[in-house]
Amino acid sequence: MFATTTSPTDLLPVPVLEDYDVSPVTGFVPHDQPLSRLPQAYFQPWEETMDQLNHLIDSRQLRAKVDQWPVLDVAQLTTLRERQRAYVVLGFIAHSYIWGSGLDVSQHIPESLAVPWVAVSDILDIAPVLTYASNDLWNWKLKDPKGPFELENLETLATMTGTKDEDWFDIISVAIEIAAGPAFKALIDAIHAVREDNIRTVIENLHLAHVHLDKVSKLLPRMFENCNPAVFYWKIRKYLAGSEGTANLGLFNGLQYNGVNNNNNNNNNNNNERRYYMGATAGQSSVFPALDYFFGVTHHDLDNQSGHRSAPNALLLKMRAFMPAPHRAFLDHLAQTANLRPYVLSKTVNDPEGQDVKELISIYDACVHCIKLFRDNHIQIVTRYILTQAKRGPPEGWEDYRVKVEDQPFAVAKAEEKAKEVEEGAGMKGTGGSDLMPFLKGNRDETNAAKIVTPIKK
Ligand code: HEM
Repeated sequence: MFATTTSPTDLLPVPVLEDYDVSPVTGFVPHDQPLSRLPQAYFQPWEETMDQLNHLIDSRQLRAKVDQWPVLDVAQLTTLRERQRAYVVLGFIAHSYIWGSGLDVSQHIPESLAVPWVAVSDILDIAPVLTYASNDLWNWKLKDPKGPFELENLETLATMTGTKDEDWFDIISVAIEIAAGPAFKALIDAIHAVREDNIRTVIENLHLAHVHLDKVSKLLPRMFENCNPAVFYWKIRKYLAGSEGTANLGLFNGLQYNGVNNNNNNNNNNNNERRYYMGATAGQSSVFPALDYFFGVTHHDLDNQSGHRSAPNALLLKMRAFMPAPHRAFLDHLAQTANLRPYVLSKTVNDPEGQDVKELISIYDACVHCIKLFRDNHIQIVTRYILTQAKRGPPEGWEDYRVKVEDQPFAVAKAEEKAKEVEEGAGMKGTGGSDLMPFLKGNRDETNAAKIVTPIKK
């Protein structure tokens, strides 16, 4: 023990990655790879629709096709990977149905889609909306199944636009997830070593983690190689939108899930429940909250009046509800057992001149710096892929890719309000409804502030 008394973080067992469907090799993405289709012929209507998804969207036939589906029973799904595949398929088809290609926005999804989607989501304990899990974690394959888990050997199972840009947009996230995987193994080993007060083993594991975190920080700028910012903003992004705060996109009052009534109130005869969920965003990745816990980085909301940051960051917490349930549980366990930062701080106080302690601080700060670099790069990405695009407007001939809301007076007022905000460079909202730049810069600065040696000022 590094302290004379047992600390609360020592009372619980250290998390075991595999208990939470986390792989020591590929992290939060399944090491055995997601299923590329459901094996049961029974689910043929879903898989057939997936096979032709891009064509059905472009030819505006998707809605008619889905409206004719039978209502299939998800009890026929028997394994976790089958349920995850069903969740991916229904999420892709639902968001294509709602936002698809130049048509008016659908305010509902039909029973054939809503009932199994809600049912399989309930079993998986995740929201029935397109999430980072459906779009990224469970939507990839290895091009060469015997090849390495690396960016060049990864591709998506499905996209909505059929563009290489969307494939790359998703696959960069998968590559980042995989790059972080081995870091988690090393960091869990570091938690054990802290409990044994074995400083050399802590240092070795931090060096190991650093190799992988360095890869994580360098992958994000590769987004520019194959994902054109205008294609992302005008063609891809609308499909990621959820049903909360989306009135300005034409989804005025949540989304109606036909045939769904999970409300136990017997007086409620409404079988077409309206629901409100945030859309898919990589902010729902468990990688960064896990790293924040390992290194003791904390995030707070900015109080606009006092300028202070005090309450825990509400949006980051809200993202948790959209992560796979085992990953949420992993984060909760980690929150109670992470011990690295108090250990490094105690060594800094007790033996500031020790060679091992100096090395410990240096490698701890180098790891934190990788997370900070990731957040720096992410701010640049958001600037190029969202803020700049919103200011420029659609390229010539792309006006049709706007979601059609022009004929709705309320939407016009909203759009004008939004245009004013963009012009003023403020108030831009993320997919999750965040005030973008203050949120992202705050997270970056709080990461930098976690360094032990005087944080480099940005
Ligand atoms: C074109 C690429 C990307 C864009 C435009 C983008 C945009 C955004 C936006 C708008 C947010 C604010 C939350 C929201 O309201 O959605 C956000 C948050 C976040 N994004 Fe991205 N993102 C991109 C790629 C990625 C990738 C590849 C990752 C990593 C896998 C990532 C990780 C995060 C994280 C961790 C947050 C939460 C904020 C934080 O922890 O600092 N993003 N992103």
